[in-house]
Amino acid sequence: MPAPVPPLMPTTTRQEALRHLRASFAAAGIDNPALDARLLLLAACEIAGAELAANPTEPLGEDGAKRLAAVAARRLEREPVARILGEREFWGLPFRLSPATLEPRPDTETLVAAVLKTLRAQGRADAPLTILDIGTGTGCILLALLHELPHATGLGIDRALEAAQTARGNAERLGLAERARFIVGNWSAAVAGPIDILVSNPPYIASAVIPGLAPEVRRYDPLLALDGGGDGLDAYRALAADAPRLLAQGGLAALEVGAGQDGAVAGLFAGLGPITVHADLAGIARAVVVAAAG
Ligand SMILES: C[S@@+](CC[C@H](N)C(=O)[O-])C[C@H]1O[C@@H](n2cnc3c(N)ncnc32)[C@H](O)[C@@H]1O
Repeated sequence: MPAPVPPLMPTTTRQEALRHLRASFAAAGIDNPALDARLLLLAACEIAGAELAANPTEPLGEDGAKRLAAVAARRLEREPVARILGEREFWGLPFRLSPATLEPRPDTETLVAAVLKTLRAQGRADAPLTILDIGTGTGCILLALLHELPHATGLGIDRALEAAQTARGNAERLGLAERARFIVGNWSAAVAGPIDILVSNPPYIASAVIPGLAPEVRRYDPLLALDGGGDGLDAYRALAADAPRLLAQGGLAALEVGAGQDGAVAGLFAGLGPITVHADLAGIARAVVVAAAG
């Protein structure tokens, strides 16, 4: 049973509301109760942080109290804040979410950084590169790369139609639609190649682990975005089988991996060329980059 929504009246001040929300969220076992309370209050009252800091004793008012009660109830059902707000920041850019898309994670920025670091070391960041993003979701990886690589173009593929549509909308909002296309497909079956950079953050959670994930993930991230099969590696096997026919000479394959999967994934791609592994901010091997022999 979700924890009860805290008492919020039109006369409740912003400061009091924050205190009530923090206590309710903490009692419900929510990870960052203070941060979540603040983000939801700002959204419900349609104010910026500076206004909250300047006028903390302002009452919520009729509409603010109603809106805040509604979003607090959703958070107490363990819906993530970014899904309630409908948007999530990734690589400094705003991405709209939909029920069919994974909420982009900061760990995935490690993959983007690894690709950029490799390209810059090769002196290719200004080249007219072609990028293929398999399992594109919101399009966050492809669009972050296009944002950084001014002459690159890309194709994002997803099995879910609504994800491909969400990614296309994000490309338009970010002013990148002229260099990005999105299609529905099963891995890379619809693509002929050659392409310069293959990127993917595929579903990589072993099926049996999913029921034990946090409610925010198990209830709100789509199963298609999580489930990597019995050992979590099904998608990598499909991608490794296709990579040799897809990659141009000297191309790169860059894959996000789950904790402890780097060795197995490197093994699947070993025949393609030299491999580097990049750690995330927690020191966990997070991105496997393969440079195809050129
Ligand atoms: C872990 S999510 C990654 C989403 C996004 N790239 C990101 O990093 O936030 C994996 C994505 O792969 C997609 N997917 C799952 N199976 C697929 C398949 N057979 N072919 C193409 N995409 C697939 C899912 O719909 C989901 O969007």
